[in-house]
Amino acid sequence: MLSLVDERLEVAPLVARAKWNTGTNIEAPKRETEILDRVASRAAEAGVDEAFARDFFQAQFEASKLVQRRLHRRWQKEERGPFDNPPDLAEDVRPVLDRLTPALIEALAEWQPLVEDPSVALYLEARAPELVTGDFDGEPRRVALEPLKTQ
Ligand SMILES: C=C(O[C@@H]1C=C(C(=O)O)C=C[C@H]1O)C(=O)O
Repeated sequence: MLSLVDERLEVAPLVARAKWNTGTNIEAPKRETEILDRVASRAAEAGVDEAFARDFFQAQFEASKLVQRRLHRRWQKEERGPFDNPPDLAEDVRPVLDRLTPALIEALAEWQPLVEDPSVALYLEARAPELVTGDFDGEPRRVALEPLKTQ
């Protein structure tokens, strides 16, 4: 699970580059709704609670947008021009995220019974800093992992 979350988070800088070059909005609510619709039906098939799956994916979107916003802010300050050879959002980047979706749902099916277990929060505290990207003071990581434990 943590490696998959990390893989997904590592795509965010590529999204940021693609959008920087084309001036595309970081927010893509239609795209998020499409993903969540697919997630809901796949979650049902995999025996994952739909609300849990939606919360988890919404958190992945928020974490990705945090990274994108922080990078765009940095590049604005630097008055950065466009990148050479940027990835194409539709052709190169979104397909990578789409390939991760079913794998993440499988991981959620395994994780679901553990969410209430207090030792899971301890496990996340110990392992997440090693396994999940810690850019920007670890805030994207915290946001991405929040739904995987109870408060
Ligand atoms: C990654 C993108 O940016 C945002 C984050 C998304 C995600 O993490 O899947 C989806 C839509 C956008 O709000 C994107 O536009 O594809």
